[in-house]
Amino acid sequence: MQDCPIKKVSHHHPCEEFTFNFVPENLIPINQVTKMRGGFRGGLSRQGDTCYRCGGTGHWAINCKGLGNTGNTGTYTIQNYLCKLLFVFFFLSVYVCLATPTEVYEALRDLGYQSFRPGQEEAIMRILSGLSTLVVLSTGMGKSLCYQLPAYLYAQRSKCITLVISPLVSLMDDQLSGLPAKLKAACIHSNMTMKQREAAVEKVKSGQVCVLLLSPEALVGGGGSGSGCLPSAQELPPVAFACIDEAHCVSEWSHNFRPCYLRLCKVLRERLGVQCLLGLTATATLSTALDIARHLDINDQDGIAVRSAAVPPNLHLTVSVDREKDQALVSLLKGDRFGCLDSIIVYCTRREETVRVAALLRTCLQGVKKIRKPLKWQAESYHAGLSASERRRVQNNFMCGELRIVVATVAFGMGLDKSDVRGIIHYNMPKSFESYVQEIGRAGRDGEPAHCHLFLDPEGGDLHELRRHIYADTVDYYTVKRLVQKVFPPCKCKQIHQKQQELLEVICEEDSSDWPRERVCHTHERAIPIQETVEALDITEEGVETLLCYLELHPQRFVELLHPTLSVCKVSCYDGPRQLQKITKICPPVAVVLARRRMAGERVETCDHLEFDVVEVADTMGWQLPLVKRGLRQLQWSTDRGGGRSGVLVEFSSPSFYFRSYGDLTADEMDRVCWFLHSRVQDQERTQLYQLTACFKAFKSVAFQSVLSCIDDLDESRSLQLKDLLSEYFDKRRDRDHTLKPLLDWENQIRADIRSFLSTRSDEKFSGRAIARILHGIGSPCYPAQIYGRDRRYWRKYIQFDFNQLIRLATQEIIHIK
Ligand SMILES: Nc1ncnc2c1ncn2[C@@H]1O[C@H](COP(=O)(O)OP(=O)(O)OP(=O)(O)O)[C@@H](O)[C@H]1O
Repeated sequence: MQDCPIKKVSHHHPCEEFTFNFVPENLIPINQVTKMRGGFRGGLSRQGDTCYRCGGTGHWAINCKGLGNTGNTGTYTIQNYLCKLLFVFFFLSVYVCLATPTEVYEALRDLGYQSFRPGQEEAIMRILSGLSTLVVLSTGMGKSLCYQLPAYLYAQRSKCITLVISPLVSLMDDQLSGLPAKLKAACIHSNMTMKQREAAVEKVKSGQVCVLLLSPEALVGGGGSGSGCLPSAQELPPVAFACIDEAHCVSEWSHNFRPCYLRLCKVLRERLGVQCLLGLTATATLSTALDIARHLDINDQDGIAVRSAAVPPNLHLTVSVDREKDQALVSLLKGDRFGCLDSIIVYCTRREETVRVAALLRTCLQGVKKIRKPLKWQAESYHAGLSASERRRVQNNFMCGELRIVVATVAFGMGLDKSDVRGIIHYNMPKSFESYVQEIGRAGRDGEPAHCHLFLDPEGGDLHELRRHIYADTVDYYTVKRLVQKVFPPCKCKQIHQKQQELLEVICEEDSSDWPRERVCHTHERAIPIQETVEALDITEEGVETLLCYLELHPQRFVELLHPTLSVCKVSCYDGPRQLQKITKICPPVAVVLARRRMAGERVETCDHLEFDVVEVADTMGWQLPLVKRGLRQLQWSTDRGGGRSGVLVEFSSPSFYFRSYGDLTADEMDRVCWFLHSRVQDQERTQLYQLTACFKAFKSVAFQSVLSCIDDLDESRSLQLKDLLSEYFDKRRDRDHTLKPLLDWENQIRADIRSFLSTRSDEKFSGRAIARILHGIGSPCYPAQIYGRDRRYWRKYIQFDFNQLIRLATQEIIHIK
């Protein structure tokens, strides 16, 4: 980056009791309060540190007048915390530093690199200037350096850490060992034992590490300290900045949306006070990038720092439509293009298919001259269903070049740092261009030529299959409504408030057209059991979690999600009812539960055990849940001098979603919440369908009729044509105005089938969606494929028809029969 000026600022931190009047004239203030923890607003120029521009001290880089200048443009006074000054000063100023100081180049060399790759320098300088940034760079272009270098520099200056949130728990240990030796790091994730986690936390607290790798779940978990596996914010060293790897997961419009990512930025800001966020992703359309930028609070245009071409030039792409896919695959692997390639990944959608195709390749590639490898290293399958050791074995063999072909589901390759993968073959079509680009991006990371081929199903089979997955994830209005009723059960706050108001004779008129500015209810802690909810509503756990996240992120912040908890408590007294009566005296929650039962007319005198929702009881009492649970657990131990077991057994069960929510929503407000959720769900569905259709159409437009046209030679023009289509897709905003064809001619037949289906199962209750799912062959918790898939008269029968239209027909038929 060339010589250029520095803009921006400094401001006072309210938490620190000191003042200073060092405000250089041409610094532009930012009206944003920097919190004590995190952000490291201000980059690296500080009083006492070297100026980025000239290397002199005592002035800001923006006021630099030349080499060695040490002139002050102001003075500052310190009233307190003198020893903290330099450190605090670090937080207090914000610059955009456009010239890269030598210090940064030195750090680059320290980490083992001679020069920056495109985009790295710009992103690094923004982070060093305390500006949140999104980096969209193709796979293998060196995104990691964008956090490693600033983390290294910040740590050199002060005792602080950089948080790196990465979704790949299984690969986190590899990621850790792959960091430059100078960057001391640790990781915390849910696969670690308690002991390992404690050791990592100790390291962090004692300042031995400057980078902390975290899984999103480890960070986002609620609980008293604010985070699932993390020490509280006060115990952590200050956070310089946080890097979110695979940042597209933040956006619901991305191909790989993860609900806990939605809450990530919020948690980082609100619980850890992090101000500066760096998002890294290899695949994001313009719409997705803008959406991620919104989550990262990037307001300036430069915030999406780098957007590179979606597909690197060294990748050569082809597509073909073949009736005999197996045979076509073998021909491709025997041909000139792929025949001599050493490391190849073949992607399949289904696990069983990976096993079958790997076996096929072992058989069919036997004795092929171009391949020098021994048979046993020819092809192996890889999917999430294999044991961890088996997966590691396959991956290691592939990494060290002993295994030539891995036939895998998408589970393989994420975070894979093998620079010489030479070929990627898609045996099935991926679900979106984003997935495609990410998967082919695993080839040719060393910049040498690499080949990619995709087999497109001539009947559109893959398209239907992928469409099924999308429909499987969406929920109907009725289901949303049932969930909303579970999340917002009515409380008594409103009645109590009204009574108070009547006493005070205050008449309060609410404007029903808008959300009330202040709610009467200040939220309650609630738990809804996961399994029970999944079964009752017939949606996946992830589906419920997503809806709860939407509610949390609504401007009204309808819920605050806490870490899942065991919500059912069972207290059993081996010494009978008298023992239960006795413990009411030492354990108020038990007394409350028993009193309620008595008031409900139960004969509690004969009762020797109790089962209750501990979250609800704690909330009613206004006690903290951990405190109540601890008290209950203690009942198991005798208070007598001798100690030992008391004869009371306390068990907690039923993993539950745990959150705070309002209880004073009116019926109208509940409806509006439902509409809000449902429209989000529908938007999601439409977007995914659009992504899928766009992908299919584009592949079809460049496909050869047979793989034989491209097994030996490459038609570069078609490869470029596909790359153009990809660029166009990534640069275009989301277009959701696609419509699927109606099923006019088939309507009568489908209606007849629905009626016949309902008559064979007249003792069961179905919703329109449930029937549409069966007609599409989509299993769900209440209507599993193992049972409903047996009846081939209906299962998957109408897979090629629009799902929503099937719901409409089924709903009409259900009403008609009633
Ligand atoms: N400035 C550089 N000079 C030389 N090599 C570099 C530079 N930056 C990164 N690399 C190398 O490029 C390779 C890929 O880097 P990195 O893993 O950061 O890519 P990435 O963009 O994060 O890829 P992915 O999307 O797969 O995570 C690594 O081997 C890394 O050492």
